[in-house]
Amino acid sequence: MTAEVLVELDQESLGYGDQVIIRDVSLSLHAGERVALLGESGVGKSTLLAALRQRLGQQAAWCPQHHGLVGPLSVYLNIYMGRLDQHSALVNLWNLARPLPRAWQEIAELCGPLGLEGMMKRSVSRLSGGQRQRVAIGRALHQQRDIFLGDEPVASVDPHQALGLLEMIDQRHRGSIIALHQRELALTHFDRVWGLADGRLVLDAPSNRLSLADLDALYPSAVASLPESTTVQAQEKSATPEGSLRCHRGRS
Ligand SMILES: Nc1ncnc2c1ncn2[C@@H]1O[C@H](COP(=O)(O)OP(=O)(O)OP(=O)(O)O)[C@@H](O)[C@H]1O
Repeated sequence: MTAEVLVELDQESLGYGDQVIIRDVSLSLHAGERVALLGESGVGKSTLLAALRQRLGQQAAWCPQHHGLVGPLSVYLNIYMGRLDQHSALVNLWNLARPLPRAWQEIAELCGPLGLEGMMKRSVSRLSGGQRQRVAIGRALHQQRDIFLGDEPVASVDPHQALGLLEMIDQRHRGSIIALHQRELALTHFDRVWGLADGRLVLDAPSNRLSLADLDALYPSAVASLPESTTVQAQEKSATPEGSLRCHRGRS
């Protein structure tokens, strides 16, 4: 039986006003699927996530690239903001002055595994980059939505922490789409990779059918600036007779 489709695009062009950034994109996220979204800076990852977020509405938890935290406010209040729309204005105002016991307890339970225990009263402006990133993830988890959309949510943490955070995200969502630049992580942790290049979705394949060389093809400028002998492509070129890059497309 095919898994339920959580969100899909069918030959759509995405952009801003008259400016098309990604052309004719068709894709679908299935229940239980974790998708890594890769591509060079400026290729359109945030644009695609914004379109999916619009499509999903209240079903999507959202962790933006620049966190969108309020520096002078505490870790507790920043995470609480994930569910601001679920309370009345009066309750939210009261919570600014005196934390609601139930919300405090729920957020404390999130802060433990996020590595933020003991920091709930600290203002976000006094946190490190990695700690801020974990607060932003905490706020998205606190939303308690079906599907997690993240724009480089693990860019500022070490690889071990990144894995722990991704596992927390997996446990709490039916599907996820996460933009990132860590190619190894895309292959080891995710079920599927979507790759953008030249204004198109050029890669849509299960991660277990891909190699680092396939992902290198999404970063032509980076590969071009390296000495040939140091690239994965170069190493694979010498190992494969055809020496060509493979670019997969389509569900399998
Ligand atoms: N609000 C906007 N209005 C017009 N153009 C935009 C807007 N936001 C982004 N763009 C343009 O769209 C293109 C894709 O940007 P986008 O932020 O989606 O790329 P990205 O892959 O997420 O980049 P990065 O990895 O650097 O975050 C860029 O050329 C950018 O200048």
